[in-house]
Amino acid sequence: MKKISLLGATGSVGIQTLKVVREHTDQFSVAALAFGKNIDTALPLIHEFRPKLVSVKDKQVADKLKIQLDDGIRLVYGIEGMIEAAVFPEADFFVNAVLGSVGLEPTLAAIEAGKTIGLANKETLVTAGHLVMKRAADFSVPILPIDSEHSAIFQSMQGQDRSAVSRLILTASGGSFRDKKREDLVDVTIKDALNHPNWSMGAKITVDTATMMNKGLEVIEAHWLFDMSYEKIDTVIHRESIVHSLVEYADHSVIAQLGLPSMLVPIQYALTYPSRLKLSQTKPLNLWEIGSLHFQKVDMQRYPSVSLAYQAGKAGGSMPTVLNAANEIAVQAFLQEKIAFLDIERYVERALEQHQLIKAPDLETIEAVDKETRAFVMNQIN
Ligand SMILES: NC(=O)C1=CN([C@@H]2O[C@H](COP(=O)(O)OP(=O)(O)OC[C@H]3O[C@@H](n4cnc5c(N)ncnc54)[C@H](OP(=O)(O)O)[C@@H]3O)[C@@H](O)[C@H]2O)C=CC1
Ligand SMILES: CC(=O)[C@@H](O)[C@H](O)COP(=O)(O)O
Ligand SMILES: [Mn+2]
Repeated sequence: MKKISLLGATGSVGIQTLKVVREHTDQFSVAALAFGKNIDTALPLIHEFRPKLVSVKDKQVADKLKIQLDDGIRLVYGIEGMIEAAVFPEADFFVNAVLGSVGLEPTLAAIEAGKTIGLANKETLVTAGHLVMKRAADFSVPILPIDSEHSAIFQSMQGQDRSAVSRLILTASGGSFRDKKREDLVDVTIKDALNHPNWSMGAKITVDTATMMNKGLEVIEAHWLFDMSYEKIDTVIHRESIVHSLVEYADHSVIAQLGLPSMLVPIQYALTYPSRLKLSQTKPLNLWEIGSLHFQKVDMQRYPSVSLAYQAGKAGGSMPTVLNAANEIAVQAFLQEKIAFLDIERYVERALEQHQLIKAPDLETIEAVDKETRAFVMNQIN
């Protein structure tokens, strides 16, 4: 029985994680559950999965929830609450499906507490990949990818000679605006941006897929997870999202993982690794029904966010922290109708331009840079 501590339980990945748990109640249980402020979604989940610890975003949410919770459930809040959930002694597996770089400290704490990590929260690795991977190595803690591309790469490396990997190829759907030219993006709406062609996900990541910053973040995530140089990480647009990513080896053999788009598969694989379990909620892939698969080079002029992410990743140090923080604020502002879609990458670019690179930043520096960048972008927007 794996006892799970889950951050982001009310979100897209969180809810799908609980669907996997629900299918295998003989294998998994939920020891701790954290969410932000969506009590309506969380309450039935708390009643169903009966965690011993619940963490929420702040005291206000905690006060509202307290009167509706059964005795015997410990209720905590804020970043300290998330950390308490991450290190909860009765859990042995930590799933980080919270949104944003707020997931960094709980991840570091879970590693120190020796929990196996299932990582969906890509911002954690983008903002401080060097700290996370070093701590995971120091504490011999496995970080199992949940992001679909990284799970595909991880699956395509099983049983292979890791030293013979010559290239990682991340697939990208191209997002909601893939059939539009850049000049047609001037007045696109939030509703348009949230209309992803293949995946149903939270709002922030769906906007990231439309700018393709998501792929940029994933390039940096892949760099850290698989210890690959940026020169050996490629991206390709693949409209159907059937090939979830590919690994090329020294002999030019390419191994990929395929399946109909569903996050249930990478979530379950992280939870059951190295075994596999039945997953009745997904459908088999019949390629004759798909017909054809398409692949197209990523045009960096059309998707400047991908280029910005490569630049920030290659510069290293504090630059990816700036990239991530600026993007989080700019996407939030777009979702609040404060800025236009094309402004997102403009603010990110400006934040990167004004930042003086700090090499090998420690946690305190990362948090300071994250905070300063958020303030810089907010000021620019206001
Ligand atoms: N969705 C997907 O298919 C995929 C997502 N990912 C990554 O997984 C992560 C989660 O994405 P997704 O599930 O789409 O996001 P959602 O927006 O759907 O969910 C976010 C979750 O985080 C919680 N949350 C947000 N801020 C806080 C906070 N300050 N304190 C505590 N909880 C908080 C939300 O709580 P509440 O809503 O209650 O406020 C919610 O439970 C992201 O990093 C994303 O990039 C990666 C691959 C695929
Ligand atoms: C499901 C998942 O892993 C997302 O991060 C996905 O990558 C979004 O799709 P595209 O980035 O391919 O548009
Ligand atoms: Mn992904």
